[in-house]
Amino acid sequence: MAFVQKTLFPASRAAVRSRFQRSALPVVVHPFLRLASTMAPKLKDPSLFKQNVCYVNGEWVKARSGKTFEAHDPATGNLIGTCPEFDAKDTEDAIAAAEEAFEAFRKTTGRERSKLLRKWYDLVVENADDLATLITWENGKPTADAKGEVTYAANFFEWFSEEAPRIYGDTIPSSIPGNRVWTIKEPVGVCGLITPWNFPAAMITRKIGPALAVGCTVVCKTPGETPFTPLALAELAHRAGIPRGVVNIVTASANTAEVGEVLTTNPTVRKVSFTGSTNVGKLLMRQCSGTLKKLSLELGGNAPFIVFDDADVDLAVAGAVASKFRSSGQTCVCANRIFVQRGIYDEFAAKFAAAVSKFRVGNGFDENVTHGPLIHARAVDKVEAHVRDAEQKGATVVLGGHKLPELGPHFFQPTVLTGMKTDMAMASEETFGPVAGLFPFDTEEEAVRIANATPVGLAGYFFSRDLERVHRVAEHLEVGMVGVNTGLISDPAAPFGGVKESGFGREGSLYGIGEYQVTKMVTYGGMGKPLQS
Ligand SMILES: NC(=O)c1ccc[n+]([C@@H]2O[C@H](COP(=O)([O-])OP(=O)(O)OC[C@H]3O[C@@H](n4cnc5c(N)ncnc54)[C@H](O)[C@@H]3O)[C@@H](O)[C@H]2O)c1
Ligand SMILES: O=CCCC(=O)O
Repeated sequence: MAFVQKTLFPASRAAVRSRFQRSALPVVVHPFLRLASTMAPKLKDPSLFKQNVCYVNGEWVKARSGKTFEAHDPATGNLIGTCPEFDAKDTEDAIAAAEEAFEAFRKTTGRERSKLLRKWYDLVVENADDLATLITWENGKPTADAKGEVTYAANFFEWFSEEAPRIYGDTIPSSIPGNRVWTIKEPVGVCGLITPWNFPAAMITRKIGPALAVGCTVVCKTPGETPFTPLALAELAHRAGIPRGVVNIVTASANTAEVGEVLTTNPTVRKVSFTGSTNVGKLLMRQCSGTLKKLSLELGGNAPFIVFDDADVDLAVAGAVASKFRSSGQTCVCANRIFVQRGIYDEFAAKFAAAVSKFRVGNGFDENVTHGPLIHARAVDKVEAHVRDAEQKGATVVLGGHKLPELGPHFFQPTVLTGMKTDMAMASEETFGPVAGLFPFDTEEEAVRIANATPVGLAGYFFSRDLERVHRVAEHLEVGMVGVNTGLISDPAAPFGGVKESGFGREGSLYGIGEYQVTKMVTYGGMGKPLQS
């Protein structure tokens, strides 16, 4: 199937050039940007593109109301397609399907579930190009990044397919003579999963992988911005032979709160796992309290990225670029505040800005584009507000600093600011965009104190070659994940999650399994008698 797109946001190279001349500042001048493209994405297997249907009880169904919502390409603004606007009743149907399926699925062996997940993994890998196309289309990230996300997403299925047959209970020495104590790890039950748009595939597989590995069934509400990648994953689940009702994928946009309320209050749902903003996470936690569901919250971050004088500056620059600008700054673990010790501040700032100046911004489908659009206009407005706030409070815009309306309303220049101070909005709020602010600091104690001066604690990074400092600082950072001399920490084998208002629970790794289990203890009395003669 060919998808013909006409750009709604025509651009001219001259307009882009003049925009850059207005905004480029002293250290380095941005080279030329890539223009938004009218290129039409094509799928090798068009049947992966599911419109107007959700996947419930092994079937493709419409919303009972017949209502749909539109999803748009963030690069061009063009309509991608329409999806069912599920409501409370539709969601209850999906929960009922998951409940019915749970009875049989919980009794399958780990080896059987492993094979199902492995088959799904194989299909994701086989269809990686199409999944990447869908991700770029609806999320905007460049094709290379989208392919990277598909690999990352698939790896959660692979990892948890390998964990499924290795779910062990414990034997526990009792303190009461004659008693024998052991534990059984059981699936918690039907799980409600709610995921964000910034990783349309990986945030879902990171939840479904462990849920299925232990024998749970799921109802997953996709983000309104990026419903088509999850629906393609559902089609692959079907082809993999995942039993009906085990995986249910529902879509909603205007009805998001209504669907969320059902998932968090319906007593059949025994576990909710949410990835998204801290504010929504708090709301869902309140809603879950009525039925005391098991809960995992993967929420917002405000990651500190500290570069000490003893760091390898080039390595730190590469790490900061990778961490800050991944998905155009739209990941929860992106560096949000870059602290650079005064002795290397100028060198770091110059090298960092030079590296950022090499980016090519544009439509993610365009060859050579390194950074795509932001997800929507609200995101762009927030980024701009953060830059203007910093500027007004004395920061210097070294590179970028402006919207790129010539490319479309969702594009923003990769931006570097120096002279950042802690009273600026960027110090306390997650920017979630392509803006890097460099804060100078003098001592290790000061850096750690400022890094921790935030209510959230997801990821933190630092660069140092001093072994004692590495241990000291890693131990003092109030975060759930620390990157030392690297800006990339995501790995299905490693526990992902936060502390403080970044939430609780861990995804990926051995620890990700426990989030979908309950531990049942069995005490067997009268077992201490002597051998019978
Ligand atoms: N910790 C992590 O692992 C992680 C990963 C990705 C994103 N995030 C965070 O997510 C935020 C960005 O994503 P976002 O803007 O889409 O967040 P968001 O909280 O607005 O939305 C996340 C998901 O929740 C849904 N949602 C929104 N309101 C809801 C409600 N009342 N009931 C049920 N569902 C509801 C959305 O439709 C979406 O599917 C950032 O703060 C980022 O740091 C965290
Ligand atoms: O945006 C949050 C998730 C990013 C990741 O898993 O690396």
